[in-house]
Amino acid sequence: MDHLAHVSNLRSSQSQTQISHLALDIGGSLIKLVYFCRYDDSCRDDGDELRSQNDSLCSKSDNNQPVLEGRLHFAKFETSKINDCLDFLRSMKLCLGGLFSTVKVISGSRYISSSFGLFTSSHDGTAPPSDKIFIKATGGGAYKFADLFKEKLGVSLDKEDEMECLVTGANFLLKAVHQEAFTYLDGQKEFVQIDPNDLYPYLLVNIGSGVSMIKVDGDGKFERVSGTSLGGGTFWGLGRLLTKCKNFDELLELSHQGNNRIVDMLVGDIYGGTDYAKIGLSSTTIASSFGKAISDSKELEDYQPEDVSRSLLRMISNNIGQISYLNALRFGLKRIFFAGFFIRGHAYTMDTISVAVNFWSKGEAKAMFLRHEGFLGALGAFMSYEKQCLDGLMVHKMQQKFPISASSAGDNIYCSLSSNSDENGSIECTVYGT
Ligand SMILES: Nc1ncnc2c1ncn2[C@@H]1O[C@H](COP(=O)(O)OP(=O)(O)OP(=O)(O)O)[C@@H](O)[C@H]1O
Ligand SMILES: CC(C)(CO)[C@@H](O)C(=O)NCCC(=O)O
Repeated sequence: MDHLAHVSNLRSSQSQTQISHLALDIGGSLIKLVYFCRYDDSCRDDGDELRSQNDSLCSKSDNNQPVLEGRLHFAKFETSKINDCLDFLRSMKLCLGGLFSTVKVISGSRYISSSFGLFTSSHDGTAPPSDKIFIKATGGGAYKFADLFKEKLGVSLDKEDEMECLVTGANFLLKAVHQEAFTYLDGQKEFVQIDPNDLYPYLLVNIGSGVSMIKVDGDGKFERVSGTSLGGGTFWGLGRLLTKCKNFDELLELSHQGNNRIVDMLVGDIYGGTDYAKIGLSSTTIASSFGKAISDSKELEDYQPEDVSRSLLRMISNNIGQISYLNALRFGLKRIFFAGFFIRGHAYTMDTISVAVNFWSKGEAKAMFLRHEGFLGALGAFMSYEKQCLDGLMVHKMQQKFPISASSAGDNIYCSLSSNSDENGSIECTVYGT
């Protein structure tokens, strides 16, 4: 999985990077991590040396704010393998030295942030005891695994609301990150230019294990208007049982080669090969997902796993596309952003969702996708450090490194993908402390 690459990346580049901020989204299927690595020339094990080094790292902006320059990185783990995640976090400590000791970025006498543990409830800048180290975390696992994190790593999870984090993450990406949103239709990917001043309202559809549909009206202004339990967990769970695939990507890959018409009952199968034009259904429209499996005297082993996988993927994607459209219609929303790791940047998934939205809305509504699709919640949790206001001393801001347009000025959270962003989608940015 990706995290292995991250571990080796981190190891090979430990002399360049130092992790200073981290947030988690612990979902039903996957754990997502967002962490900020400062650019740095050297990295030493000794806490005091790190501290003085941090002093020098913590340069000042024009208006005397402490500035940390670096990149946001992303990683994910299967929730069922949470120990791998804990090992990864531990290995960061080993690689980078003293991350669990509360290395601080000091500005004058003010305590701006601690490294990795990120913040403590200490107001006076003195070294906080480890039982006061917090990591921002969201998702159900922030509750479920709180004791485990405490026991294994000695850190507390500071819980942030999952829906709020999804919305914060989406707003941040859509407003601040260049070439984040795109449409996908007929194999064509097209980036969408988002005007940050004309973003709302929109429907956010997060397809994780289950699916949440959220009407977003502004920063922190949202309502979860619908959801469905037929989501990514359904695709992966049923797919695993039906195809014996060993991992999600294998199942997805398999769907690529399959033909759903072997498994699905089409309008043409019912209407003797003709369209049902009067109600707008062509002969190739799926009349009943998996419908052929009832009429055939075939058993599961008589079907090709790739056909089953393709049919399943279409069933789930179509259904989500249709429910999303109905909710967009309900509230008069024209833009629907789809996120969550079910999508996985997979062409056929995106195409199916886009076709469903296009078909049901008669071309009125548009399905859009996000490059950092699976990390909205973790980003939202990360951004919540910003609102952490301990005596008003610990507010962090993300500052855009390369301004996208003059019109985006005036908002205080900026960031952009640098032109040479790596394949993991890391984001170059600057964290400001005020
Ligand atoms: N490597 C993988 N292992 C398992 N599932 C994966 C993988 N990659 C993509 N997926 C898909 O992504 C889904 C999980 O997406 P995501 O991480 O956004 O949700 P979650 O936070 O785990 O779920 P929820 O928000 O419902 O708790 C899985 O159900 C599966 O369909
Ligand atoms: C329960 C959550 C919010 C956990 O992330 C998600 O899996 C979900 O939205 N499930 C769908 C539940 C429903 O609305 O039917």
